[in-house]
Amino acid sequence: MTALTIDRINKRYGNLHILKDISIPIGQGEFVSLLGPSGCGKTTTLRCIAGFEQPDSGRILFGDRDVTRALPEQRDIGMVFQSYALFPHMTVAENLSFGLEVRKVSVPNRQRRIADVLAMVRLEGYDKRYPRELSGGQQQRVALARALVIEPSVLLLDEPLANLDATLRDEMRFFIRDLQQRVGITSIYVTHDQAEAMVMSDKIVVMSAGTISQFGSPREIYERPTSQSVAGFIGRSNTISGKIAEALGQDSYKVDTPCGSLGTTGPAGLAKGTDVRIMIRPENIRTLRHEAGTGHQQGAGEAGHGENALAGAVINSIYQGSANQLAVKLGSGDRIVVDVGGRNPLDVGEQVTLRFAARDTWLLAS
Ligand SMILES: Nc1ncnc2c1ncn2[C@@H]1O[C@H](COP(=O)(O)OP(=O)(O)OP(=O)(O)O)[C@@H](O)[C@H]1O
Repeated sequence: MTALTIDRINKRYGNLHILKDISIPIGQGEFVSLLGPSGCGKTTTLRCIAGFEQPDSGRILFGDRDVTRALPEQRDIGMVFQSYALFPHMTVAENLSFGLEVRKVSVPNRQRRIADVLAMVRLEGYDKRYPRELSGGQQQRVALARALVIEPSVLLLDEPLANLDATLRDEMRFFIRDLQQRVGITSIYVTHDQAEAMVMSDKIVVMSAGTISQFGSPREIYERPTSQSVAGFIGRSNTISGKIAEALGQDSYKVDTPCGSLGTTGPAGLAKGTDVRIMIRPENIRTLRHEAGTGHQQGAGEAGHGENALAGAVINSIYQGSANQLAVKLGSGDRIVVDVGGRNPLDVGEQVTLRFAARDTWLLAS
C-alpha cells in the first residue's frame, strides 16, 4: 500500500495544453475516481501515473519515491483496461503467470499466488480456460486478477466496466470495490459515469478541459458542489437565481429571488448583494397539493424556521415505476423538477406547494 501524490503536472501534445497544473493527493489504500466528460484528460492523467506518458512538468510520487521519470515496469503498478487486454492464446493461468515469470517468481510461489488470486476473483477452476471461453464479466475478473497477482503498490483502472452490460456493470462495481477494500490497495479509476464514481470511490476528482473542477468525497461533491457545471454533471439539480439579502449565520443566508425570500445554505463569506444560484436536488423537495387558506400564496416564498415553501403548478408528470418525476412551474416562470415516491396522486395542472429545508439547498456562483 502506497500513498500517491500528483504534484502540478502539465502535459502538452503540440499546441494543445491537455493537463493544466493537475495536483491530486491520494491517501494510502484510497479508491479515487477521475471523472469527467470525454476528452477532459482522465486517461492522460492515468497514463502519466502509469509511466506510459511523461508529464512536461510536475512530479509524481509513490510514497516518498519520485517516479516521474521512471519506466512503467519500474513503478510497481497493476493496470486494468476497458478492453481486458488478455493474451488470447494463453490460458487463464498462463495469463496470470506471465507477470510473475517476468519478475522471476519461483514456480511454487507462482502457483500459490495464482490460486489465491483466482479465489479472490471467484474464478477457482477456470485456470485452464482460454479467454474466448469466458464471458465478458469473467474476462474482466481475469484482467483484475492479472493486475493484482503481481502484488502492485498501486492499481490503475481505465474504464474497466465500459464494455459490460448494465446489470453486470452494477455487479462488478461492488465486486471491484469490495476486492479493493479487502486487498487495501491504493486505486485510481477512470470513468465518465458519475453513478459509478459515486458508489465506488472514497474521493472523486471532477475534471474539465484539463483542470480539476473539484476534488472531494462523493457526498461533498453531490451536496456541496463548487460550481454549476459540477452540480449539473453529478446528478440532477434545480437552480433558482437570486441575490444574498442577509447572512443568517456562518453558512446560512437569506436570498431574495423572484419567487420570494428563501432560507439557504452556502459557502461562508458571501457578501450581501452577491448574485447566486440556489441549488436544490429533486429528491429533497416535498410536494403538497395546494389548498386555499393555507397561507401559501401563488409566487411567494417563506424563509422561516429553515423551511421554504414555493407555490406552483404541475406541468409534467413522468411515471418511472418506483418513483415519479414531476415538473412544476413556479409563479416566477422557473421550472423545478421534483421526485415523488410511491403512487403519485398529483395531476398535470394541479396547484402545489413545494417545501424544502434550507439545509438541503446549496448556493452556487451565478
Ligand atoms: N497522443 C496524443 N496526441 C495528441 N492528442 C492526444 C493524444 N492523446 C490524447 N490526446 C488528446 O488529449 C485530450 C485528452 O485525452 P484523454 O484521452 O486524456 O481524455 P479522456 O478524458 O480520457 O477522454 P475519454 O473519456 O474519451 O477517454 C483529448 O483532446 C485527446 O484528443
